Amino acid sequence: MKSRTRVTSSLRQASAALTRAAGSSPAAPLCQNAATTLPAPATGMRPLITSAATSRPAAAQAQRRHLHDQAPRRSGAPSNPAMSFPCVDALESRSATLRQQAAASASQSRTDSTSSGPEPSYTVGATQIFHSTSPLLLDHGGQLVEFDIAYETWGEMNADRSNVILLHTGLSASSHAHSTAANPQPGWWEKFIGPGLALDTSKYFVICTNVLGGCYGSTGPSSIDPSDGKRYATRFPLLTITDMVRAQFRLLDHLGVDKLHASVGSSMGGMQSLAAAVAFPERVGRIVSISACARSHPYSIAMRYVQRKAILNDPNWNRGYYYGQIPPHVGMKLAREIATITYRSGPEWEQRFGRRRADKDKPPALCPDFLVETYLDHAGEKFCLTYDPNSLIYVSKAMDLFDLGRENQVAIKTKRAEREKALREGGKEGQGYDQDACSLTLPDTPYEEQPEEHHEEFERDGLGFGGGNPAGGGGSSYSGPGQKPPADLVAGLAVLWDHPVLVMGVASDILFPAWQQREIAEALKMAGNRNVAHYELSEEQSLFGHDTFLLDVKNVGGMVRNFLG
Ligand SMILES: CC(=O)SCCNC(=O)CCNC(=O)[C@H](O)C(C)(C)COP(=O)(O)OP(=O)(O)OC[C@H]1O[C@@H](n2cnc3c(N)ncnc32)[C@H](O)[C@@H]1OP(=O)(O)O
Repeated sequence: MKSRTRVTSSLRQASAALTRAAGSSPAAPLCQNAATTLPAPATGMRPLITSAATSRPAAAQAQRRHLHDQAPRRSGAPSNPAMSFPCVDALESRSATLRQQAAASASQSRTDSTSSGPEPSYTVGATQIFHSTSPLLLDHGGQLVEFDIAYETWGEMNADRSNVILLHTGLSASSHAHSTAANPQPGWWEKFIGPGLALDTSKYFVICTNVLGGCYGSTGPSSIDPSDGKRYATRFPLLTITDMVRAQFRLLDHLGVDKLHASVGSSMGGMQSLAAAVAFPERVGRIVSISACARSHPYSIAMRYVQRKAILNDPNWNRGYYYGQIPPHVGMKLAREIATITYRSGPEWEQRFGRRRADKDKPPALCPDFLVETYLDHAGEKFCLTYDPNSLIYVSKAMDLFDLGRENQVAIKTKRAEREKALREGGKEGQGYDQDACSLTLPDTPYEEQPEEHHEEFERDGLGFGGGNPAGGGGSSYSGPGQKPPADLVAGLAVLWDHPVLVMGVASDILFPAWQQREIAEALKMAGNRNVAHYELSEEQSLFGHDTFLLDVKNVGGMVRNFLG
């Protein structure tokens, strides 16, 4: 385990800049107390409390005056100095810079229509773009009349196009999994892709896409709606993981790839990997799903909910219409800090940071102070202007909605069939959201706890999810040996009864805990699959938590390589 210490340099710079601007010493307070006082008119006189006090009844005022008379006379200086908040100053300073950039680009856009405002263009360098001109109907209503998918490839496609691996990304990654001639920057799986490596490019042709809803070249909320030439913002329709997969398979159609050798992914990519095989079972050969799940569980939904809330509550979010203005960088930074807490593990931070403070010779501070705090601050700082906040909202919501249980699949399939029929018949109801899609308001009576229903034994039911040799399963939640995955999930995964599947989990992962990968493996086995390989890395093997899939080349990479052959 590496031991690293570093205080966020941006904070230091911002603090120093503000100190210089204020012409004060670093110890001088930068912020004023919030209490509203009038200046003392003459030496020895107390400052007067403003309007709130003067409107009080006379008796209360008299009592207050009496108490004041008992109190020691105030000299005009506070009893303690006000604290400084360089972390808040840094955010304000960035807002000011972004405001200036917005104003400059607004004046420039009067002469140049391509000018886009202060937010970055989120590019990752050269990618290939597949443009689909046929509409994509989305699971929860809405459609994209056309869309782009950005992608990159490594290796050579063979003559019969049978050596293709589709690599799916995590939530916020781009298609840049590995360096390319066009973009030599190392990719997010640089050490996993190449000749002889986990995704062996001497054998396989690897494709990685930016997901639909993302901001690295594929169509997402920051893209232009071709219908009116304006950014989608929150007019972008809600997405599901399967919608993302459908868009990827349009790309495969375009490339003439009928069947993937393998669908590979970690985290959200591991959800996509399973979803691809469930949606297109004949077009997927092998499945690799690492640190993922078959249905999001309440704790991870909760963790993503508060990240989205941090963005929604940033006044600059402006209900998603911030393009050309100041992006919600404050909410975005907080969202990334929360996310980072879920991506790593407490035991790792115990080893790396312990209880050490960034500077033990300074008094404790309310801004980042402990090394773990400066670490989180740095993670938020690096990310807050490099990914579109609206994309984070949409893609993370898609993760929450993920559920490969049969009931959810049937519900979505039925709704899609109705909309497709309406579209064929030229009806408007097939095109957009249901009228009440956004009407979830606070109820008259509070929502109450609703325990999961217990499902009946799994049986094939002719709904198109069978095809295996499923065994029964009861109960509604899986937590380990001796328990069974819910029958609904077994039924939902039954279509994969014959696919070779590698499922990997990590004991130190708190976001996609190891029981969720056990659940996938057990559900597949109960659906009759005898080709399931399941591995769980112990805490001795990795303390990197959820991020293990990005860091552990030996264990994660080694198992993927062995499985793919
Ligand atoms: C949910 C899904 O679908 S996918 C989610 C997947 N996870 C993510 O997206 C998180 C992505 N993780 C990262 O980006 C990580 O940086 C990785 C995995 C690429 C690399 O991990 P590591 O090598 O362990 O780097 P680590 O996370 O410790 O960060 C190192 C940085 O923190 C800095 N740092 C380390 N300790 C401190 C500290 N106490 N205070 C301030 N900064 C610190 C380092 O200087 C370094 O800075 P730099 O990146 O600017 O050079």
